[in-house]
Amino acid sequence: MKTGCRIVKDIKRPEKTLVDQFAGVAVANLDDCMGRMSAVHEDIVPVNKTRLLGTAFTVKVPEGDNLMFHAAMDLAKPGDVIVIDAGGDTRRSVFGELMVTYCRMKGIRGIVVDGAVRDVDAMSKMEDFAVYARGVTPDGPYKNGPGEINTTVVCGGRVVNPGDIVLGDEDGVIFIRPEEAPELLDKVRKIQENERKILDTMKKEGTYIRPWVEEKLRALGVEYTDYMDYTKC
Ligand SMILES: O=C([O-])CC(=O)C(=O)O
Ligand SMILES: [Mg+2]
Repeated sequence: MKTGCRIVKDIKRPEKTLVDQFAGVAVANLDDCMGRMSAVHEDIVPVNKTRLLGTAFTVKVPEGDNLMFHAAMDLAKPGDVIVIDAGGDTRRSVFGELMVTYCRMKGIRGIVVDGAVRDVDAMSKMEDFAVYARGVTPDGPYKNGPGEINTTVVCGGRVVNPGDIVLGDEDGVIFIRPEEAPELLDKVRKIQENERKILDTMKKEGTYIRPWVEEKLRALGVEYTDYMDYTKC
């Protein structure tokens, strides 16, 4: 295949019943199950407050060019999330209101771009279509290519394969390998349940029980002092 200029027209998508089980799961809780180091980097931020859930349909474009994204919009299917690797460049936007409106009409759930967008006023008002981006600039995209569709890409410092489950909320975005999804769901449900219990106890008893804090301090051999005279430091 022609690296840098290739289109994979269709992909294997996970069962919708599997994807749907992530609805309402917090990205932070899921990231806790994935080493606390698996969400996209902090500079990929939500343009609106819409939650995101779907399967990755990946696009790789040269900085500031959207030819392959135009081609991808026609190939993507309802339930997909378009994940664009624009090389992290924010000097030129990769899409705006027109492309977002078309994607939304096609049942695409949202777009995550490691690059910039424009027309954010319109996007910020969309309640059923999520957009995440690294930057905003009115300078628009060229349309010359090359690029790739449905190959492995990098977005926000994370590797994304076509068909990965994409979950996004106000904290950020995370990509889930479908084969790991059932185990992650078990783990994240336990975390959610545990956090609910902690919050209940906090509200009822005003306590936040964390025996590990004392244990770690002891292991560190921390020195306690009742009072310090800072004028003598
Ligand atoms: O002009 C473009 O290619 C991007 C754009 O602003 C839009 O999609 O509205
Ligand atoms: Mg526009």
